[in-house]
Amino acid sequence: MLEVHGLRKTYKSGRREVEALRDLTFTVDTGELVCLVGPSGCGKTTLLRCIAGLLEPSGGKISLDGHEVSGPAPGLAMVFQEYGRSLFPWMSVRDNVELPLKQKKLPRTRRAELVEEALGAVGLAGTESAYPWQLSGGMQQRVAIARAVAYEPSTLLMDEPFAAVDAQTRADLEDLVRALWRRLGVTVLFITHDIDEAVYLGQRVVMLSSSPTVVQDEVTVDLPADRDQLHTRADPRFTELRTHVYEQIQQAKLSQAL
Ligand SMILES: Nc1ncnc2c1ncn2[C@@H]1O[C@H](COP(=O)(O)OP(=O)(O)OP(=O)(O)O)[C@@H](O)[C@H]1O
Repeated sequence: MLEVHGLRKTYKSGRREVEALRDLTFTVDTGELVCLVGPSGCGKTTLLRCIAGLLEPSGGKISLDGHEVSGPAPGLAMVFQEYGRSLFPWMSVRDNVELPLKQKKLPRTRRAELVEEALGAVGLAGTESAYPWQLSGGMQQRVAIARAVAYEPSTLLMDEPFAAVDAQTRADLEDLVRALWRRLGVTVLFITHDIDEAVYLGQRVVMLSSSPTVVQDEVTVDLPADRDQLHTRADPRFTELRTHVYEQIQQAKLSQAL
């Protein structure tokens, strides 16, 4: 379970201060898939960096599985938007996926098993010896997802992971994330700009206000758990939910403009 309570972050450089996060409180239950949406610049990356233990908050508390986060947390894996920068081009697909497992000091045979399983799960069996630059953008993002999954995290943070791929690939990757999430029972916090994507993927959508950021609203996505691109997106309830989220985001932008 991920708990974010009263989180604040103010950046200070010299005399200049930027209050990025004012007061964020939300939870993601164990095994839940929550999507977070908010206007550009509202502090999504700041929030993720705080959760990942890469940035020190100015106040508030973050706990992961009952332990307060005060540095990189062991049960956490991340998938970033820029797969081109998160994979090492001089390493094969196998070595890229295996690297965090070496850092975890797992024995060689277990590492090989996990790499094979994870690549199989993302539909990339047989690409072990290829280099990232020999693969399409969508395939590279699958490698990044395989690397996160092989690590066997309790919590997966995804920071706009599909923003840089084409629409068809994006739809396939969205279905992959839901399938993996259902199979592995992992807790997922998925950050996106895309309202349709948030409603399609999430069990819950948390909406952020613009900076200085608070939780504007949240909504439970009461769509059936079995989702598919064609029927779910054509469901009148999907349209209602996306309209609600859209209106909240518009309101957040308006209050920023005032
Ligand atoms: N290192 C920093 N020093 C000072 N201000 C910063 C720093 N990093 C971010 N900010 C400010 O904090 C606020 C939130 O930035 P952040 O990058 O977290 O937003 P974001 O929601 O991820 O943006 P986007 O959606 O455009 O990627 C912005 O006003 C930004 O200018």
